[in-house]
Amino acid sequence: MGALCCRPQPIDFDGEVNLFHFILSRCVGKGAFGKVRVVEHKQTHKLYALKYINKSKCVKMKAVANVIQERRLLEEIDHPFIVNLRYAFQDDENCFFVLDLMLGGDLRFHLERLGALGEDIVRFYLAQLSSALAFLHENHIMHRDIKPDNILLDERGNAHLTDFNIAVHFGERRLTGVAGSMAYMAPEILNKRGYSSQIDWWSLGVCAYELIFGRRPFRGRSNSDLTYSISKDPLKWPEDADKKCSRAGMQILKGLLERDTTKRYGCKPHGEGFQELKRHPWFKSIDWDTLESKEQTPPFIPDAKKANFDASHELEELLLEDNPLKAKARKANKDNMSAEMRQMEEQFTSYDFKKMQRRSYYPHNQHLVSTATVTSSGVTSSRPGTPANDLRVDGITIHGGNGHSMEISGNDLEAVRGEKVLDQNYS
Ligand SMILES: Nc1ncnc2c1ncn2[C@@H]1O[C@H](COP(=O)(O)OP(=O)(O)OP(=O)(O)O)[C@@H](O)[C@H]1O
Repeated sequence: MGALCCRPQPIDFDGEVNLFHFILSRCVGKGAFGKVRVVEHKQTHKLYALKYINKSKCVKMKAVANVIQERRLLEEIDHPFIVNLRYAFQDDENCFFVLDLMLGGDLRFHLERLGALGEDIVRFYLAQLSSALAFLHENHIMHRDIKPDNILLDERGNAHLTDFNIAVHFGERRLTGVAGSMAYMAPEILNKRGYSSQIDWWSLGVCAYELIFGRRPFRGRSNSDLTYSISKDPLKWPEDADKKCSRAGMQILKGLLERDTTKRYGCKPHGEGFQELKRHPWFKSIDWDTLESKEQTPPFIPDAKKANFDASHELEELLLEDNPLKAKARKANKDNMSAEMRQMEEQFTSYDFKKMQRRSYYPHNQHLVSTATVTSSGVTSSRPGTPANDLRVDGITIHGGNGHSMEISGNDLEAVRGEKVLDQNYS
C-alpha cells in the first residue's frame, strides 16, 4: 500500500507546463523578487534558467503590472541576442519565467573583474546588441534599461540582452515617465520633454564607453550633478584613450552619445540607423551573416571553471531558505484573493514557446493568421489549428472588418476588444 501511495504521478507533457516538468538544479542568481536557477526539462533534457518571482513580495512592492508586462513583451519576441522566454507559468506562491540559459555571467561581473575589456571584444558585443536593439525597435519595443548588468554571456561568449522589467511598447506618442538606471539614461529622459526608442542607443553608447575605458562618460556625486553632466558636459576621453580605442571606435562612441536624437547613431527610422551602423568602418571586421547565426567564435570565452556567479546564492538557499523551491499541486481559490493576486492569477497565464507562434527574428516562424478576434488576453485566430492568444496585436497595423486600419499599441488594445480584424501583416 505504502509503495502505491508514494508512486510519483505521471507527468502530462501535453498539458499545461508547470514546475513538475523540470528538474531543479543549482542557483545562479538573485533578483529583486526571487532567484534564478538552472533547470532541465524532463522530456527534452534541455537546460534553461528558471527565474521565479514570489507573488506576495511582488504585490507588496507594487510590481504586479511590471511582471505581467515583462511576460507579455517576452512572449512576442525571439532573437539570437536576447534572453528569450521559453515557458511561463505560476503556482500558488510564485510566477515562473523559463529563459534561455546564460552560463557566461553578466558584463558587470566581467567588468568588475577585468577593469575594462578590449576594443575587439566590445565591438563584437556592440554588433550583437545593435542587432537585438534594431529587432526590438522594429517591433515597437523599447528596453529602457540597457546596462552591463543586463547583458548576459552564454557559455561561448555571445552577448544577450535581458531584464525586460521596464520595457514598453512605443508608438507615435512620446513617453515622459522617468525610467531606467540613471547613469545610463539619455538626456531626453532627464529633461522630461518626451522621449522614444532613441534612448536605447544612448544607453548602449554609455555601456560601450564604460566597457572600453572602465569608467562612465558622465558622472556626478549626486543625482542632480549626474543629470547636469548627462545633459550638458562635453564628452571627454580618458588620457590614455588612444591606447584603448581606435579613432573609428571613438567616432562610434561619440555618435551614440550624441544629444541630438536626429543625429544619434542607430536612430534613423525603419532600421536605416542600424544599416548605417553596420556600414561604419569600425564594424568592417564583422561578418554580419555569420554573427547573427552565431557561427563566429566570440573573442572572449568565459572561463567555465571560474564561477561566473556569486556562490553565496547557492549557500543561502542551502542554509537559510525555510521554504525551498519545490513543485506543488495548485490549491488557489480565486474567491479569497486580493485584487492584485487575482490579477496575477488571471494575467500571468501559462506559456509554451513550442505551442505559440511569435514575431520572430527567424523567418520560418512568421505568423500565418487570416482573421482574428481581439479578446481580453490577446487575439483569437480563426485559422484552424492556430492556438488562441498566440498573436499579440500591440504595435502592428491591423485592418478592421469595416475597412479601416489602425496602428494598435498597449493602451489602445482596450478600445478594439471584441472587434474582428484581418491581420494583413501576417496573412
Ligand atoms: N537567463 C539567465 N541565465 C543565467 N543566469 C541568469 C539568467 N537570468 C538572470 N540570471 C542571473 O540571475 C541574476 C538575477 O537576475 P534577475 O533578472 O532576476 O534579476 P535582476 O537583474 O535584479 O532583475 P530585477 O531587477 O528584475 O530583479 C542575474 O544577475 C544573473 O546573474
